[in-house]
Amino acid sequence: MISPPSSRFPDGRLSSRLIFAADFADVDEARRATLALQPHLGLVKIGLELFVGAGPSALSWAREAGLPIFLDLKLHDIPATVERAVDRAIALGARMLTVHAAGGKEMLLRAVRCAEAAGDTCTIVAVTVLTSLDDGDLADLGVDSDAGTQARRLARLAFDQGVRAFVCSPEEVATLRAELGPKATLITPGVRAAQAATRAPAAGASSSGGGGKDDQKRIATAREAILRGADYVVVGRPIRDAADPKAAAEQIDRTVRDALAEAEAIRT
Ligand SMILES: O=c1ccn([C@@H]2O[C@H](COP(=O)(O)O)[C@@H](O)[C@H]2O)c(=O)[nH]1
Repeated sequence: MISPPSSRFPDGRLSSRLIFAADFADVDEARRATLALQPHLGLVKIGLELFVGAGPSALSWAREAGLPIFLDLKLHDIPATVERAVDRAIALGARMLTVHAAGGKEMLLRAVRCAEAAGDTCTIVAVTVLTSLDDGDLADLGVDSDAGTQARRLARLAFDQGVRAFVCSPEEVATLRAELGPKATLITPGVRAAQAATRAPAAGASSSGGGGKDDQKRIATAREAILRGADYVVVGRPIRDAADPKAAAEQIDRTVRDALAEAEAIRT
């Protein structure tokens, strides 16, 4: 078992630092696929597709299986609405819950306070800059900074409101670690096999089972993410769409464990 990186993470110990993104349309499919991978997973991430399709029952199977739930709803609304939604998500059993850092100071503060008032069983996770965006996309949105600078700015804003867990791309993990210190928990989607960086997705391709980037723009391998300072990696399609999902999960879990040991050896 591996100790979680942050004292704020509610579980005492975790079996893995791999978070599987259970992006399925159907609860039964999500349950079947995820439970087959369970020995290799730390948490299951339930996101918009499953939650919008199935509502609260999207979480019940994972709760019953004792698999900690990362509820990735990326809340972004006025502070009162987000606060009330956080309260409902905690009641459903979310152990980690995402909000957009761009929702601003008061929204972030009220999300954190709500989680504390509910007994600190759920960690609020601030999403900085989506891994599907690059500097050009940010310019289109009127953001005058590169993705790394913007991610650091948003992470600092959230940290100052009491948030201690962050989603960022593997590209800015080192920057955020330097900015926020060892107490921050850094979670990185955008994880792909080494060849993905150079392989353009086929037209209309929707799966990275073949090792492509899909719609992700700021990516790295699981090993790179961990060596740069990530605490968790989030992986969806490279496992879900692999010819052998169990083997894919096992391999990524092993890579993460080896990289954590390598990082520890470098530190000591
Ligand atoms: O910036 C972000 C925030 C969240 N995600 C989520 O992570 C997974 C990644 O799935 P892959 O199939 O491995 O690309 C997905 O559920 C996203 O909603 C993200 O990718 N980037």
